[in-house]
Amino acid sequence: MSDAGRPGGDPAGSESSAATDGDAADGLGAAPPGEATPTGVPSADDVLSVRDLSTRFFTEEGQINAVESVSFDLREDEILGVVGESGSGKSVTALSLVDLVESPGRITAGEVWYRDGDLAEEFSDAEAVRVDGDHVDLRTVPANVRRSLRGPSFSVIFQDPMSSFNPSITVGEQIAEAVEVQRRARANPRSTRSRTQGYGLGKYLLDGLVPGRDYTSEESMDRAVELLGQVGIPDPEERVDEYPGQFSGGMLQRAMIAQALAGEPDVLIADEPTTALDVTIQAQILNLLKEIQAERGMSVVLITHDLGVIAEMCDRVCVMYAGEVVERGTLDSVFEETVHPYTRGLLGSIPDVDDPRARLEPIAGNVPSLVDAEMDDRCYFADRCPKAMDACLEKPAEATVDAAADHGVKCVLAAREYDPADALRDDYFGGGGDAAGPDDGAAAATDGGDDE
Ligand SMILES: Nc1ncnc2c1ncn2[C@@H]1O[C@H](COP(=O)(O)OP(=O)(O)OP(=O)(O)O)[C@@H](O)[C@H]1O
Ligand code: NI
Repeated sequence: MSDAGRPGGDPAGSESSAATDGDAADGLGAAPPGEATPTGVPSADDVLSVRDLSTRFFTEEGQINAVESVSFDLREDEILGVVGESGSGKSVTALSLVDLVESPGRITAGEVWYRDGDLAEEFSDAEAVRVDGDHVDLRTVPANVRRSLRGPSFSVIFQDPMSSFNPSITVGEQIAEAVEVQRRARANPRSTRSRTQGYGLGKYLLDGLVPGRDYTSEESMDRAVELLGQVGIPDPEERVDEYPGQFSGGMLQRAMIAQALAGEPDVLIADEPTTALDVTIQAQILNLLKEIQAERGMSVVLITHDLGVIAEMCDRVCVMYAGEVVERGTLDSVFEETVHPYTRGLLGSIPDVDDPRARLEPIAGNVPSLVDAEMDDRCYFADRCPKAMDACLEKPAEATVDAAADHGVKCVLAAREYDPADALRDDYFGGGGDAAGPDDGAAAATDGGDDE
């Protein structure tokens, strides 16, 4: 299905327009909501197509542009990696996909096309909802519908498993409750929303899946035991009755995966699922995730700051910097035809791409401020970039590197060679401070070395 009949950038009647009303700060920054050009329309293979998604936090320090016009696709049966340094907007992007951004944050623009034929049919006549073939723009459906998709359609696993479990309810009951939610949704997909209306964010995140014994049948408890076994928890029949505090970190992480899988989601979002664990357990959990993904043909968004993990696990990758996706494409293309000096820096900082234990070394310089008032409309990486040129003082549009590999990059180097004669003057950045200038030795080391 293509763009026939798909409305343009006008978020008509959507919450995004409602949300932007009455807040003048929203008008700041580059393109106003809805004006940016989508990089494409959802294709049949895309489970998710994200277009120009922007999320901001309205804090006392000012407006923070945590996610800035992010676009990418998540295909069926693939693992998409999202990588970038701390503070680059990975988690906020993930939260935005599932509508879990909390105040003072808000999605201010963009489209999240989700493939669900039933949902598309259900909303085909709803004027305020954007539908394109089997895809529905979740940004335009009512909030309770989005909420009802959490569990049966989307699941999220976080770095800290305690955030997903209520400490005073047994692990088994909490998983069984997730099974029940899925069962109710499946029994009557058309009424998913009414039946799961109370299944809200607060409960999901803070209290776990607040079950009541009335909710969890023997059948769903059996299924919980089965799931715990599947994620490699020994003696699941016994452990099912234990409380989260009785589980080790690694075991609880496995239990959280079991809980996420209980809903049989189409899309699993894993935000640094192993960062808190020791190296051996990390590898086990990642293998488990990969196995389950392949078995179920699920689509996974895997967030990490570890490029080694990306190399090991992912089919395609998005590299984020300062809230933007600066380079994306198939793993091979991004790793082998790297264009962006930031990606190059990330790659150059791991000694062995095949070693999943390799950790990112910091690139010289700091992640820039994401406070709107302090952001110039230019390449945000320029002040750390060994190849910054005068042209980088303008914001680079996304350029195609290799269309077949879906490889795009936001960098002027996509279109031209680096020319030292055009090097950005050192004094542009105020002559020092803590920003690494273009001639900074350490910054130069982040260059992958094609000109050394
Ligand atoms: N609740 C909040 N209020 C204000 N700013 C926030 C909030 N949550 C996130 N941010 C800001 O949004 C930006 C992106 O943060 P995000 O957590 O997405 O980064 P990340 O790439 O996931 O980093 P990490 O690797 O450390 O998890 C940061 O500048 C962060 O300070
Ligand atoms: Ni994060």
